[in-house]
Amino acid sequence: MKSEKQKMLSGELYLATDNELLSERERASQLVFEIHSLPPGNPQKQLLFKKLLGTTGNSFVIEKGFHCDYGYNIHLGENFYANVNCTILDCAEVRIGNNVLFAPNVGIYTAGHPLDTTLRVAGQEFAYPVTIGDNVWLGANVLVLPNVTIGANTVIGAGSVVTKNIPANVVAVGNPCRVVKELTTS
Ligand SMILES: CC(=O)SCCNC(=O)CCNC(=O)[C@H](O)C(C)(C)COP(=O)(O)OP(=O)(O)OC[C@H]1O[C@@H](n2cnc3c(N)ncnc32)[C@H](O)[C@@H]1OP(=O)(O)O
Repeated sequence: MKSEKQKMLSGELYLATDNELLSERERASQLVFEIHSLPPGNPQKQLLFKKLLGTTGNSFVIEKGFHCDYGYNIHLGENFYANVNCTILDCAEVRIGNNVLFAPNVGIYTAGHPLDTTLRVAGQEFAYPVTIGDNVWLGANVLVLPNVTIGANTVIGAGSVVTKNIPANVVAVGNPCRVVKELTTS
């Protein structure tokens, strides 16, 4: 029989109140607390992020106010920058390419609850992955919902809610987020 964690990672309905998942979220919460307790510029912060996250590049900056559920499902490329108050609910994998910029208050949400009231009230959840390509810039307050891929070099305008895949080399804006411009790569 599959554990709740195995179900979570394979996109099936699962119970987040499971003991294994509870203790993994507690571990992440503890590490995030330690990170937030350190003064700006303290090199220990990068070490704690490396312990928390699944993969990081050699060079990355994550400003204050970062939150995640598990940490180990987050995979960062090189030169990642996240401005303040970045929230990543990483119940499924979040893969972020190289040279990606997040403006303040970006939210990446892999998690959801069923629309069926009985299942939702019973505590069932699901999670689908999010993938963000190389050189992507997410503007302030962008929200990315479960099962979304954003292609390389794309810019998502401030305040957008990304509900579906967005191709490479475009500007896309709005709620729901739609392509408004093609970009020619320099
Ligand atoms: C690490 C950090 O990033 S910190 C910096 C934080 N800064 C931000 O978050 C700023 C993010 N920037 C934006 O949202 C910008 O508007 C950009 C990058 C999307 C502008 O892209 P451009 O291609 O230059 O857009 P342009 O200004 O030509 O607008 C194209 C159309 O989209 C609309 N539009 C632009 N941005 C948005 C937006 N965020 N939401 C809704 N509509 C928008 C414009 O009104 C315009 O509409 P129109 O054709 O009907 O007049």
